[in-house]
Amino acid sequence: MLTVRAPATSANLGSGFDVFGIALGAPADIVRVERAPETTITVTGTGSEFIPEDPAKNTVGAVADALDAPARIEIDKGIRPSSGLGSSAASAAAAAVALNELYDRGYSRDELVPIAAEGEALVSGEAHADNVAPSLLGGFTIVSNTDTDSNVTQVDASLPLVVCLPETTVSTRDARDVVPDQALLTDIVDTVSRAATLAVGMTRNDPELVGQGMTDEIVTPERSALIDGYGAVREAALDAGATGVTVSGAGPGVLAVCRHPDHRGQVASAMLDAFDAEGIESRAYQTRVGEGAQLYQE
Ligand SMILES: Nc1ncnc2c1ncn2[C@@H]1O[C@H](COP(=O)(O)OP(=O)(O)OP(=O)(O)O)[C@@H](O)[C@H]1O
Ligand SMILES: N[C@@H](CCO)C(=O)O
Repeated sequence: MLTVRAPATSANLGSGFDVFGIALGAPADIVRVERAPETTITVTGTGSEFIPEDPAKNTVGAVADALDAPARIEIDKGIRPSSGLGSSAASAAAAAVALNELYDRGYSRDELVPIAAEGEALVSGEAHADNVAPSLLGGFTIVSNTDTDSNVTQVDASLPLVVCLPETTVSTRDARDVVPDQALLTDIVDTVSRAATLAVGMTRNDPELVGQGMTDEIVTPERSALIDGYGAVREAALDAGATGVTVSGAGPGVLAVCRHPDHRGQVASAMLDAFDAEGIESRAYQTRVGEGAQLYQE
């Protein structure tokens, strides 16, 4: 069987709603494929009870359709769904790499981005690519859409991170409903300056610049209101030495950038304690900006 490991991702990074994304070192989904006359899917692992095995409802089914690549597909979930870590996107990215190889379709990783995004259209109603792009390509990605096309710019980046996941879920569909249709020009100007600062910070592996660029006054205030304890967790992470904190993707995961890998332990403890003080159980991943999907032959 062909096996692909595709990483979790964190989209938006505050100032880059639907544009920025990073691959995480952990957790990840594992997808195994072999040729079959028609597509069948089995799902095991974390949150698998909430994930449909019907190919018409699973992101990997949409990818198999898009590649015209029917297969027996096994998904081993390491990424909890609806947690803000691009769970549905990681499965789609892994399937895109695996099926492209299995059927020798010859697409480049860049060309697989819109194909994997078909899975996101299935579950969230829009083919936003800001999770599938970093899961396929690794590092930091910038997705820009025109009326007819979608472009991805990728840079490798190296930054220590903590992601804290409360034991609650937020569906991307619901979290998109609270995003305002319009914004004040002053808030847009502020967001552009922060997004530019963040992008430069990524090219320099500078956690101070990235942290400065991780806020916005348009989307995150609305999204964070859906996450019990968010304000306290953000303050606790900043007090413990994080340079920036924001909602990971659609939430409820919370992402913190750290100055140094050695600071991750104290930042993770502070975030866990802050959720705990609100009566919310959570778990933390001490990780980093990571690599894209990796293919293995078994
Ligand atoms: N292969 C898959 N992996 C995970 N979720 C899937 C998959 N296929 C379909 N789904 C469905 O997608 C939904 C989860 O997608 P959703 O976008 O809400 O969360 P997510 O993928 O964790 O991303 P986000 O980072 O936006 O939270 C669930 O309803 C789940 O049943
Ligand atoms: N950009 C998307 C990503 C979802 O993980 C959103 O925030 O709705």
